[in-house]
Formats: sequence, C-alpha cells, structure tokens
Amino acid sequence: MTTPSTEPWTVLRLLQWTSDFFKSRGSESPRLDAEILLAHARDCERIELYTAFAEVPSDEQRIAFRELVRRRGEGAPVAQLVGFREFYSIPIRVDENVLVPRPETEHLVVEAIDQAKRIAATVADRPLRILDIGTGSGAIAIAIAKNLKDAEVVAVDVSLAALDIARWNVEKQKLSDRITLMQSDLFEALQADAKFDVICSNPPYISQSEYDSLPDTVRNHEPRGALLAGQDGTEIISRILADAPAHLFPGGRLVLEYSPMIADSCKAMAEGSGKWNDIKRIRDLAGHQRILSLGQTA
Ligand SMILES: C[S@@+](CC[C@H](N)C(=O)[O-])C[C@H]1O[C@@H](n2cnc3c(N)ncnc32)[C@H](O)[C@@H]1O
Repeated sequence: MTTPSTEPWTVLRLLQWTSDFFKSRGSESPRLDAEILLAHARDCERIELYTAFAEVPSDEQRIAFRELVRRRGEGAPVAQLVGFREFYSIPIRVDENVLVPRPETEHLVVEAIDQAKRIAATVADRPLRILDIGTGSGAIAIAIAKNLKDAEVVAVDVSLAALDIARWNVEKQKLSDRITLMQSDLFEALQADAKFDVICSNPPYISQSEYDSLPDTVRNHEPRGALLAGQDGTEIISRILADAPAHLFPGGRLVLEYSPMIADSCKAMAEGSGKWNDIKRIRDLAGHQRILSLGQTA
C-alpha cells in the first residue's frame, strides 16, 4: 500500500500530475494542456512556469486550476477554457459558439494573401476587396486585414452568436474601419452586384458519418453548424462554387478549405462547372489535401 505523499504541490508536481491525468483522458497534448491551464490560473505567461517549478501556487490559484482541469478532463477544449487561441500570431477570443481556429487554416490565409497581393499589382485605383464566408471568430478576416494594410474585408456568418465574438475580436484588433461583419446565409445578404478580388472560406465540410466519429471534445463542445455539411460534407462547398463567380471581379480568386475526404469530389465539381480554371490544391503540414484555390474562368 502506498502512503499519501506529503510533498508540497509545486508548479512542477502539479504539471506532472495533470499531464498524466490528461494523458489518461486521451489528450493529444497533455503536458501543453496542463501548462496552458496552469499559466491561466496563475495569470502568467506559459514560459514563466519554467522558472517557477519549485513555487507552490496560492490556494486561490489551485482552486481555479482544479476547476479548469476538471472541465478539460470532461473534454472541454483548452482554448474555450482560457477563452483564447492564437491564430496567425494573433490572440483570438473564442467561446462555445465558434469553432476554435485550427493551425491548418493558416494555409488558407497564406494562399488568400498571396493571391490578393498578386491581384493588387493589377488594381491601382481602389482598395482590394476580400470576402470571408463563415467567419466564426473572425480569425481569417482579421489575419488577412492585418496583413493587407489597405484591404476592405466583408465577413459573413449565419450565426449571430458567432458574429458577436467576431465583433469583439475585430474591435480588439482595431479593425472595425476595414472589416464589415454581416449576418448572411453564404452570399444571400450581399448586394447582388457586390464584387470581391478574393473570396475565401473555411466552411463546414464534415460528412454525417465523420461527424458521428469525431472525438467528444469536438462534438460536445464546438458548434455543430460550424462543422457538419450534409450527408457527404460537400453541401456548403457546392453552393459556394456555384454562387461565388457572380461576386468575383474578373481575375478574382476563390480559396476554400476542405478535407482530404472530399478533395477529389470538390475538384471534380469545380472542373465540371466550367466556371473555374487554374485549379491549385495545397496540402497541410501533415500532407493532407487542405486548400482548394481557384481562378475564375474569363
Ligand atoms: C468551420 S467554421 C469556420 C470558422 C472560422 N472561419 C475559422 O476558420 O476558424 C464554419 C463557419 O461557417 C458558418 N456557417 C455555416 N453555415 C453557414 C452559411 N450557410 N452561411 C454562412 N455561414 C455559415 C458557421 O456558423 C461557422 O462559423
């Protein structure tokens, strides 16, 4: 029989215990999760924990940490627990009404900015215009606006609760003068003649069967409407492919995130429509098809 340890609950010991606990609960990044949550409870930067391993957190900090650990153990995403996720080196506020921005989506931002810069060289007399469909937390729109200094960005989402978070993030980044937020079912609330140089979207693209097999931490804690797109996952993308051409300036570009599961069918859909050319596919760091970038047929 082991006797209970009388060692103090130092920062290091808390991290070790919590990492083991999260590992047993199936976390893919148990140590990182523990560090982010302990830093949050101590109101310090994560890096500061490394010089505080021998310190014993206050009772108040330990109570706050214990509650975070409990909720993480039940599957709540770390980003929701601390209220933020870094995206494109920008802190983005999140809650249960928005998808936590994923690192793969940074590939979409890179491609959208590259395409916009290429187009900017041909457009001298007006600001670039970018549309972000399904903006969620506003992460993509904000990353693009911060990196294209004069661009005007319109960001739409069907969810009013998501738009509230996006508005908070846009204001925090002082971008309200260049990012317009709108509630819209895809293009529906836009003026019929509204045109953009780049339309980008990380839309819902998960099929019903993939959704049913997602980990609890995603299925129970992130909005279903941000993920699920009909039986085969292409419901929203097929609508975007059909309607985007009417909203692109000549020479404009559509940049979409999708999953490897639907990559071939989306490419075939785009080719079959006759509306798109110069079709480029980009893989993520794991080597999976992730981004579809399309030029509009003249
Ligand atoms: C995968 S999330 C992407 C969120 C954010 N852009 C990101 O990359 O982190 C998809 C977003 O599309 C929104 N959405 C779903 N259906 C939509 C529709 N028909 N029209 C507009 N937005 C929609 C959801 O509310 C959700 O915010």
